[in-house]
Amino acid sequence: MRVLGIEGTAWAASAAVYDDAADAADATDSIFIETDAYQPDSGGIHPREAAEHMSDAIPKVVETALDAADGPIDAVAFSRGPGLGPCLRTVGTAARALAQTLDVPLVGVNHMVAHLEIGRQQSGFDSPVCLNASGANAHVLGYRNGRYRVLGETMDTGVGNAIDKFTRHLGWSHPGGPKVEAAAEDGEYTELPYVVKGMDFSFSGIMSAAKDAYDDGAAVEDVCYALQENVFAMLTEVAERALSLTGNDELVLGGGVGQNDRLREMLREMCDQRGADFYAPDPRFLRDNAGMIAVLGAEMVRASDTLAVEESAVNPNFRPDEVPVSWRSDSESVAVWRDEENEVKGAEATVEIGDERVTKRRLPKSYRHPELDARLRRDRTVLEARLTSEARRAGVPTPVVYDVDPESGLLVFERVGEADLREGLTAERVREVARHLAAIHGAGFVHGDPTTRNVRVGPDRTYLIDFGLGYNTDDAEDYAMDCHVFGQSLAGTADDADALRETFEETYAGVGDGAVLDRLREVEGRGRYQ
Ligand SMILES: C[C@@H](O)[C@H](NC(=O)OP(=O)(O)OC[C@H]1O[C@@H](n2cnc3c(N)ncnc32)[C@H](O)[C@@H]1O)C(=O)O
Ligand SMILES: Nc1ncnc2c1ncn2[C@@H]1O[C@H](COP(=O)(O)OP(=O)(O)OP(=O)(O)O)[C@@H](O)[C@H]1O
Ligand SMILES: [Fe+2]
Repeated sequence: MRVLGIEGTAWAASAAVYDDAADAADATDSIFIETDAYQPDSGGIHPREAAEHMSDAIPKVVETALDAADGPIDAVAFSRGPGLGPCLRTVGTAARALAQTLDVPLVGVNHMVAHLEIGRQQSGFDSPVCLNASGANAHVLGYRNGRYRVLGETMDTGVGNAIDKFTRHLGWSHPGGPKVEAAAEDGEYTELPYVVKGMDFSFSGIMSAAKDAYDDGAAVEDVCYALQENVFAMLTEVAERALSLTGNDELVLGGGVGQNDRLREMLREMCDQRGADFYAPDPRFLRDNAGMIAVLGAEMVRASDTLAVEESAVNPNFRPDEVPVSWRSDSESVAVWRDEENEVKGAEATVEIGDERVTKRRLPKSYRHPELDARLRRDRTVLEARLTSEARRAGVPTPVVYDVDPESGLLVFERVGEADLREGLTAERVREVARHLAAIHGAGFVHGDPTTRNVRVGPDRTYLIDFGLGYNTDDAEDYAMDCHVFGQSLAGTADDADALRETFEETYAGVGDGAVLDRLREVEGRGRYQ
């Protein structure tokens, strides 16, 4: 089968021809891609100008791709969203017209799913955790029960857009990512904020701190260096959290920011350190390109997942978890179960499980800058000891803390429960978690990472553990984030996640502050693609 792919969500007017009859191993290698990039004269991407670029450039790149094809086209696949509305509509119109002229099926591809599927297919991995680091997005996903589940994502802007906004502040031309990478080569570390909430994260704090540092006279190469160190360490940390939560040991990278060497180096290092496999596609498949659209398009055609022209409207806010994944089997899953062992490699720490005590060590992470690493390990160890005890005083079962040494990142706890919640999920236990979270919120702090792995279950008690990302706060937004993180972890590990989420919210509504659930709706409904 020969599929013509068309991409035009923002800056890349791109067309590709993918022939899956070629030898499977090099079918994607040999793919023909023709791209004409839109380059704004000043500032960032202007949607209208970008759409004008699409109407000029798409017919040309399509013609070049068709000339390169050595046979008839069997289907036309196009990026249906997410992306800039004016661009998507221009490209959608071109794709429909082509499918009709060629009299072949039309396929509507989700651009973010295409970013991750290209890596999955090239890597040959089974059901990896996927990190998408692109301009307008940043999220960690895994396939489960017919959908790609968002395990964690940015709470504000996409990662590339965040970097590009910083470089606009410096007066540098678009795109800023490669320029920051080049400038960082001569830089030294300077402290900037670092914000991870469970598997979610946000960039707004770090970006304004970076602008302030520059305005206050810090050397631009130092700010670029620290920006890369913190932002990419955040992405690497959440990818590791997703591996740990799901028990998976395969990671693939997608998206334009994935072209950054330092990001790839950190991810590879993290995977090496925990014994996981890592795959990143070549840069031409990381940045926006029609090759990935054609490859996923071919999968979708094989699954008869094509579109009637009258139902092929584009969707600027098309989320990856909205896509019914027709081309993968329901039995595949990102979540892998392993038996409990005496030594557990969590995302952050190595945990040695004794008969009565567990010893948790936050060992240095070689992917992180040593200064950042030391700061995170020390602060989190102190917070974990303090909040574990504070939670108990608020009536929530937690392990007794026997010993703590912040400098070496060591904690010794009482051993509690018989299994992690993800292995013993019941509605009653989810209710317990809701009551526990409401109790600590009532006491003025958050857990910070309440996943189904950070809850231990026994015959008659449900314990919260791992308070290292917790902090004191009276902001309903922070409480809502706790609830959001727990809901996302259910999506990644539970079959009946929706029902359990409802159970959670009903219970929380009964015992906690109603304003928190209102805020949760707001957090979840917020348009994140800016
Ligand atoms: C919806 C769609 O239009 C959007 N596409 C997109 O963002 O283009 P993409 O090619 O995936 O990524 C572009 C971003 O990637 C950044 N980038 C490119 N090279 C980089 C590098 N070496 N280091 C850091 N960032 C880099 C650019 O600064 C820019 O923000 C998306 O996938 O979110
Ligand atoms: N006090 C405890 N009693 C029994 N088991 C524990 C205890 N503390 C930790 N564990 C076990 O070790 C695992 C990892 O611990 P913990 O979550 O504290 O480490 P982590 O590195 O922060 O993990 P992650 O960041 O992936 O959640 C837990 O999921 C649990 O199975
Ligand atoms: Fe993209």
